[in-house]
Amino acid sequence: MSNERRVLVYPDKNALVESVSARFLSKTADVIRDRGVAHVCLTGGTVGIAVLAAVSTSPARDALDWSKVHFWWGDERWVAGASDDRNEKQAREALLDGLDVPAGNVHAFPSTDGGLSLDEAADAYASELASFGGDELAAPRFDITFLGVGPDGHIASLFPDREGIRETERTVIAVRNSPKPPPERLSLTRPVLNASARIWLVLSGSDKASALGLALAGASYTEVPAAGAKGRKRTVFFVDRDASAEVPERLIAQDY
Ligand SMILES: O=C(O)[C@H](O)[C@@H](O)[C@H](O)[C@H](O)COP(=O)(O)O
Repeated sequence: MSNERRVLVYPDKNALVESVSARFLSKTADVIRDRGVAHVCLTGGTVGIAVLAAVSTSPARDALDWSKVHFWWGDERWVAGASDDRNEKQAREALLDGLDVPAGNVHAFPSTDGGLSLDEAADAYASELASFGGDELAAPRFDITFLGVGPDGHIASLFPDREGIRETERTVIAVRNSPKPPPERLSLTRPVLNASARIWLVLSGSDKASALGLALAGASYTEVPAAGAKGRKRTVFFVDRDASAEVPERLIAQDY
């Protein structure tokens, strides 16, 4: 199996979201069949949440044994637990609240009202990850990691030219002075994200075209963090036509 990066282009955001949600359901079922459990890492952002909403309304949804799925997040905004800005809250409303998932399988980042400082929250999430980790990585090796991509090329809360994107020791970092509000965030680091079997990046809109073009043209990941996303088995960029404007034709795959 090749682990080269692939780009799949869809006519519009809707087609992209429908395709990714269907692939998610079938791949997660495969993983559960093969391994007995699936660890999935979610992203915030409009496309990632739209994928979850599409999973929620899919007829195939109820065929999956959701008790075998663990949900994690690639990053979180450091806000109150009830804030609409929480990636967790958006994911719960779009999908998780309607599923039969044991509460212990939903591994959300702490929030500002949990009594922890930002650094303590990062440590707490690192411990949670470590309890599912092995000898070589203090975190689960996710089966599927979703990543949204910002117009600046950021993934999770790893921003261009910031220290977070270079972090290789810690699994979780506290982010301060984020260029995108809110200024304080929590994020997984590259080693954890790239330990995933599959990374599925989801991009829609012309404001992503430049970052995507640069990521695929060999930009350094410190300048364009999306360039550094690489799953162990697969790295797929699911993009709509507008986001694909600067993707070289030869890199566009016909199928997964
Ligand atoms: O934490 C955040 O502020 C967002 O989650 C952000 O990182 C998002 O994932 C990307 O900007 C892609 O967003 P869209 O999917 O809306 O394009």
